[in-house]
Amino acid sequence: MDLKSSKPSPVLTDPALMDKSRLGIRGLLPCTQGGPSFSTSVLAIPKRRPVKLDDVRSNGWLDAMKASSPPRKKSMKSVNLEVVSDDSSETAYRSWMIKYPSALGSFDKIMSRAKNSRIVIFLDYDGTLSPIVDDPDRAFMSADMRLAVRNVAKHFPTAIISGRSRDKVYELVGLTELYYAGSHGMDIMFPDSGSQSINHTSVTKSTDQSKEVNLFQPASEFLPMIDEVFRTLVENTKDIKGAKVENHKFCTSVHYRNVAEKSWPIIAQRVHDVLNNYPRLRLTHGRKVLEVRPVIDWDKGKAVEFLLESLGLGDKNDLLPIYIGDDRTDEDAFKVLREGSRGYGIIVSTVPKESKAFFSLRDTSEVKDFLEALVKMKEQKDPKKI
Ligand SMILES: O=P(O)(O)OC[C@H]1O[C@H](O[C@H]2O[C@H](CO)[C@@H](O)[C@H](O)[C@H]2O)[C@H](O)[C@@H](O)[C@@H]1O
Repeated sequence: MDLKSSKPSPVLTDPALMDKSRLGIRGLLPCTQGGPSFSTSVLAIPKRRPVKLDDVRSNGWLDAMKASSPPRKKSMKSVNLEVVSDDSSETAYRSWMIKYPSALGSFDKIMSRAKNSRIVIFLDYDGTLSPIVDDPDRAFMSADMRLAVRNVAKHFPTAIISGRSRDKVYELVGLTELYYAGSHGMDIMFPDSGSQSINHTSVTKSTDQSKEVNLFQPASEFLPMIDEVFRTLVENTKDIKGAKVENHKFCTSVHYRNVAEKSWPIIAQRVHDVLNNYPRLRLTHGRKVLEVRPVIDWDKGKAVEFLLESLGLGDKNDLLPIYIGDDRTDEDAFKVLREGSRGYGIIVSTVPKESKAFFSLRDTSEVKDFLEALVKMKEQKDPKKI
């Protein structure tokens, strides 16, 4: 990615992204060539259409929704946590770990690769730093986790790349030592230093706590459209018990975690019908959440590349980026690191799942252990810098 030349916003160019069946969106139209611009006529308020459940059944949305998060087989004391634990699932997990070994068990191996390299840490938020809970507004990270992240950031450049809005994830994490990317990487704040060479049309200057910072917002033209769709989705799902819609500025999420499974086809169809009126938006699936985002060629993988470049690390060979995440959207980042063996993806999962990651961690508690191990290793190696 050449960030040094002035470029228009990243419009959809990847033919795979135009594959309607993969996106599960009927009627997806190609973008215009010149970037994600739209006129106010495109923003016309969509009308609620009659429910035709065949749409969401035939396009695979429902299957994807059912597969989107591990089932709860056995509840523990903390009933809000997703837990899967019985003998057969443990056996399946152990054999899955042959392909995705534990990052804790492989710590020495990872460190030997990092010997002459600078480690850069990328972290997802939900399911990685905070456990998955029923209420997205209560997805807090523990004090121990916050300390571990703060210590990691003292020693290694560290960024959080979340599907939430940048403001929201900053509010939840509360650490100034990190770099933050919200809306699946469509809203990146990066420091003024080290980024002088970046001349990109989607970069604007801003101030944050009286410091001059840069903002990279490749989907900024979609802001009114996302806001409108958010309001429409709130209105069109308000009668579905348990449905929750979140506005993440450059994308919006429709949660169905607390919706009875019998109503999943209804919520899916409502989202589908709204999207039918917005051909320049697409749908991706997260953990019991339908995520609506602009059809631009940008994802968490691109955000990793952008952050490395903006931190002045893009052309360094002695670099070991490590990305820890749990969700499908993190796969784009795992893929970028796997390609050309640039670094390591670590998938956080209690159940076996196919991934582009190299290693695995079982849950947020293991993520914390891994971060603490990184800090310990660094402090033993270089005690003067503590
Ligand atoms: O990229 P992330 O930081 O992992 O954000 C992805 C989504 O995370 C949140 O939803 C998920 O976590 C919730 C709290 O544990 C849970 O209730 C929900 O079912 C999960 O999908 C967030 O609320 C979403 O908007 C993000 O897109």
